[in-house]
Amino acid sequence: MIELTTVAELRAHLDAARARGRSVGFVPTMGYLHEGHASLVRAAARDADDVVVSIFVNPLQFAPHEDLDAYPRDLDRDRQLAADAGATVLFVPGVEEMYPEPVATTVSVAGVSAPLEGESRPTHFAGVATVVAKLFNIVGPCRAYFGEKDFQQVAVVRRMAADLSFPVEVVAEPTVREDDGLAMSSRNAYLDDAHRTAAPALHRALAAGAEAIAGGSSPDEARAAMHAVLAAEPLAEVDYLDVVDPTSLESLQSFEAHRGRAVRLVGAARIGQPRLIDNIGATVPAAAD
Ligand SMILES: Nc1ncnc2c1ncn2[C@@H]1O[C@H](COP(=O)(O)OP(=O)(O)OP(=O)(O)O)[C@@H](O)[C@H]1O
Ligand SMILES: CC(C)(CO)[C@@H](O)C(=O)[O-]
Ligand code: BAL
Repeated sequence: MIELTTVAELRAHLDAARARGRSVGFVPTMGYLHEGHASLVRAAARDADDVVVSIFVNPLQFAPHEDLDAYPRDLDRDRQLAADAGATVLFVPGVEEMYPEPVATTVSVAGVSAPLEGESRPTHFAGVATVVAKLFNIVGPCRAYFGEKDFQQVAVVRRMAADLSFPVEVVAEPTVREDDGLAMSSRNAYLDDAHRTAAPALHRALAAGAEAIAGGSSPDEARAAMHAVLAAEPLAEVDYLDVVDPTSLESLQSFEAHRGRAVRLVGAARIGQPRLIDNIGATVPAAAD
């Protein structure tokens, strides 16, 4: 694995690789890598000859009150994990390299950015879309791998790549979980012991909602089932729990148009210091004859 820090070096390296007929897989990250990231790198390595992992804690996607300065970092460990999972290129640009001047151009994706995370973090997805657009332009034609743990982010990036005709195929990979169901996340490092014990309640709530849907519940009943689980966990403070259309992310009031089809249960909760997000899929039972 080689390590590059400038846009010019990465472009030159990948242009030369593609000229030799090599395909490129790309895994954008903010570092502090874990098994969830490793699963994306392994998926990319199965499909492509060269696998680029970027590590860049993007200031644009953090609101002023959020954890930009405290965001966990461990570049030595990240190098090892990325190489072991099959990365061939580690791209670690500094803020000066990515943003030599304050950006005047922002990419914002209307519609899918607005609900859920967008309500709690109104500037977040424009920051994500802007940096991902830059990274796609730097990396060039590739398949890019994202985790379903950030379900809304995948929807935003897919829509941006389609609307702006990026030569990038966006691939979503399943969420990797701890044994007790907690979705792996770099921010889990902020959990102290008591909150770490409480944290799987978010996944349990989503699972209870999915079970209710499988048993014929309405969207409101599924939401109530999720809230009941988190209400029993005093260390969890709910931000939202919802059942949404998996493409538009619109909150569902009825399952009539979704009989026999997939829906998504999504949730966010503050559990101690970190605000954790998670989601799972469910299929609405087909209408009885
Ligand atoms: N548990 C996971 N399973 C699969 N993919 C994941 C998982 N956690 C993160 N990813 C994906 O890894 C990519 C990089 O994410 P990022 O570096 O922000 O990690 P993170 O653990 O989500 O961090 P944070 O805790 O800040 O949300 C994203 O596409 C994200 O969806
Ligand atoms: C996609 C991403 C690397 C953009 O900064 C980030 O939002 C993340 O790590 O999910
Ligand atoms: N994985 C999402 C990145 C963020 O919360 O900023």
